Amino acid sequence: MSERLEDIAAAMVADGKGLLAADESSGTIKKRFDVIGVESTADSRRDYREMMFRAKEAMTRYISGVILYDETIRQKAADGTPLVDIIKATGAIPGIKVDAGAKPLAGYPGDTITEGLDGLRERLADYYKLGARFAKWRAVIDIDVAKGVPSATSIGSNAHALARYAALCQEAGIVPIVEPEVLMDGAHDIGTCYEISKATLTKLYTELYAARVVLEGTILKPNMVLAGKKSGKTSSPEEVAEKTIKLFRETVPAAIGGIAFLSGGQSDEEATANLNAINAIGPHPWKLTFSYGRALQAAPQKAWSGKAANVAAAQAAFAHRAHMNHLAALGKWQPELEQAA
Ligand SMILES: O=P(O)(O)OC[C@H]1O[C@](O)(COP(=O)(O)O)[C@@H](O)[C@@H]1O
Repeated sequence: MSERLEDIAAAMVADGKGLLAADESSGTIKKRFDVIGVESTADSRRDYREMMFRAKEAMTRYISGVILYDETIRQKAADGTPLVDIIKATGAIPGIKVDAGAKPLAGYPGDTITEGLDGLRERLADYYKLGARFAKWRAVIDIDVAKGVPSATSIGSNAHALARYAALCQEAGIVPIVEPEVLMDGAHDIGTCYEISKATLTKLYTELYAARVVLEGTILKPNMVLAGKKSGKTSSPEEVAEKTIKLFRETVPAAIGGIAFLSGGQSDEEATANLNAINAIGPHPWKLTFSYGRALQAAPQKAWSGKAANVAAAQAAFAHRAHMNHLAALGKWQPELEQAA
């Protein structure tokens, strides 16, 4: 396939296809495995991810790319085939998480800054050789209005880091996914999420512009505009769609390669219904699809539960969620389709 950044970005958001975020760091995947009673070892993580990458129907029809973790991009399947080759054989593009995680921001209790810029040029060259054609960096913006979180310093520092990361990726021939995640964990209402997301995206695109990042060769991985989990309120898909699109029209250049949402702790069906509602009110200036971690994997994880005998059932569960999100990316999903499964 073409190696031009804008072509890779376009392939990542090809009609009805989206990204599988399988880049959980060791700490995060351990938390997920604890829930299904599986010990997290290099082999169990490999077996689990190999199960998904070999899910032919899901991978070939609905998945445009897979975000990997450093361990996974170097791992071989049980039969010795590199996992990257298994992904490529399905037609999906391998990608890599390159940030080193969100750390407390000095002087600003409650705020974080994502680290990982030191040595990034060399690491990107290595990942390119290993087959990665896109990368991902996640900035984490929490909301706690009473405590002044997030601060303008946190929004600014994270946007600056994202821009430096994106410029380095493009220099290495790798498409940067820029992910400024405004968390849905707080007690805030949907209007506050909108305001904080607006400040975050405005700053992000100012910094990307200043860093001379070519927008056509980037993908945005944003949160949807939602009420915080602890607010006790659920926003309807129509409200989420209306506010999310209003936000993007105000802040996100039409030139970018595309938009692939994170799921951020929404239930599987909520993440699908919201993506569908967003696309149903189109046409929009950008393609809008999924880059889900939890909302694609919760069902197959449960079905798998660490047992080889469950691989086919887990792959079927993955295919179902990927299919539902494929339809949502086209604005053609309907709730009845969930029951039909
Ligand atoms: O905290 P970690 O381990 O870096 O990973 C956080 C996860 O958040 C994501 O960015 C989005 O995942 P969700 O869709 O589950 O919110 C994933 O790509 C990543 O695995």
